[in-house]
Amino acid sequence: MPPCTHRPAAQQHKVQDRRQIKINAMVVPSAAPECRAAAAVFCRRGIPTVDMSAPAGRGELSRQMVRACAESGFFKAVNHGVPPRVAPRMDAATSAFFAQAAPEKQLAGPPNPLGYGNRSIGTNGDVGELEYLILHTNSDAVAHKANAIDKKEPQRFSQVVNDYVEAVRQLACKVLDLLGEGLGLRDPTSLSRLITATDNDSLIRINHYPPSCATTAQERHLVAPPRCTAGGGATNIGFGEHTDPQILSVLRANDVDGLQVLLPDAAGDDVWLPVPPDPSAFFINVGDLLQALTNGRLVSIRHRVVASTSKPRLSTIYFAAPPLHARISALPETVTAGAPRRYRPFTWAEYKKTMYTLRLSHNRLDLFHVGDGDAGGGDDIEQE
Ligand SMILES: C=C1C[C@]23C[C@@]1(O)CC[C@H]2[C@@]12CC[C@H](O)[C@@](C)(C(=O)O1)[C@H]2[C@@H]3C(=O)O
Ligand SMILES: O=C(O)CCC(=O)C(=O)O
Ligand SMILES: [Fe+2]
Repeated sequence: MPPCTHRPAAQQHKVQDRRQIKINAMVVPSAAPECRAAAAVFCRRGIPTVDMSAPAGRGELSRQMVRACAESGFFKAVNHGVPPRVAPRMDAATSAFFAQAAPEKQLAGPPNPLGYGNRSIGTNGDVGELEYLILHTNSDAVAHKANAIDKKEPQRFSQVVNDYVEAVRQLACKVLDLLGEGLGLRDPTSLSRLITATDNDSLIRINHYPPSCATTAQERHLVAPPRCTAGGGATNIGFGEHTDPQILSVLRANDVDGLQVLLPDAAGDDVWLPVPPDPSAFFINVGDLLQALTNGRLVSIRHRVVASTSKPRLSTIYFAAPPLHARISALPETVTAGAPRRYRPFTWAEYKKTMYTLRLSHNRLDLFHVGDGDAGGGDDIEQE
């Protein structure tokens, strides 16, 4: 029986230390005995899956969630409670936007950093095989941008987006409260309160990936369409590897594959693990801020999207963020003699400013690591 691929938090890899990365579509570990015991949900298909309806009770649910976020920084949430019509309505509204001609879509751009963008990601030279919309989740900001996105029915578009944001915000809060309980926080709601503050800085991003040009050209015996580079490009990166900077990301996509997460295999080598698509589920990513708030106990997950060869991929990601002035500092319960404070306190505004100067793949949280001898006691979450 192969060993469990999930390892204790203390042994977590640092991406910059990784020895070898294998792209491994076969990383489907069968359940090892140690995996069956505490959380049978782990190791079954390689992707931690959490049933949010809590069949084994809330205590077990919060333990499973902490375990998934400490060992992988990632899990698939099923029976999540998001009303069934919310996501299909969002997909229909955003697909209609992407179906328009380029000049129409460009009215909602350029991404500065919000708005419509095509191929270029950020301002530091990253590119991917996608087009996208990034919106602030504030309803005034959505209403303003909706005028350029849906010129016929901007109010309807706003309503669909607001409904979606409200549903995924509730899911994110449920996850953060359960994590707060599982981590034994004195105030288990302190994490969710960061993202429900009226001036929270959360974003919604919709990514639209065309089918991979190289393979479709070969398959259909067509000449390469204009987007394809000479030679077709072997990797076809849709969205390059990165961690999400915010607290938590809630991702949903259509039935097209492409998402991959970087996790260690049985030998401890980091491998890109393909995440099988499931439009009925939400995928939860731990972001950099949650790693900092929990003093590294929960880990922000490195992920990427490889362009699919089949149909267009449509994904919608809610990035739950605190207000700009929120002070991010390790929660006192996560700082102990054995786990001294890892990151110096910073504001989200400071982190964001740094992040926009860096490439997508940068390990930006490392820049906030305390030097030897700097580590102090934990601080409460504060807003300046
Ligand atoms: C290259 C960049 C794009 C990004 C800002 C950054 O400078 C580094 C972080 C990137 C990222 C990744 C997660 C989200 O998709 C995003 C909206 C975010 O908050 O951080 C993007 C940024 C972006 O595309 O503007
Ligand atoms: O489009 C996806 O499925 C994931 C994209 C992503 O990771 C991001 O936008 O931060
Ligand atoms: Fe991401």
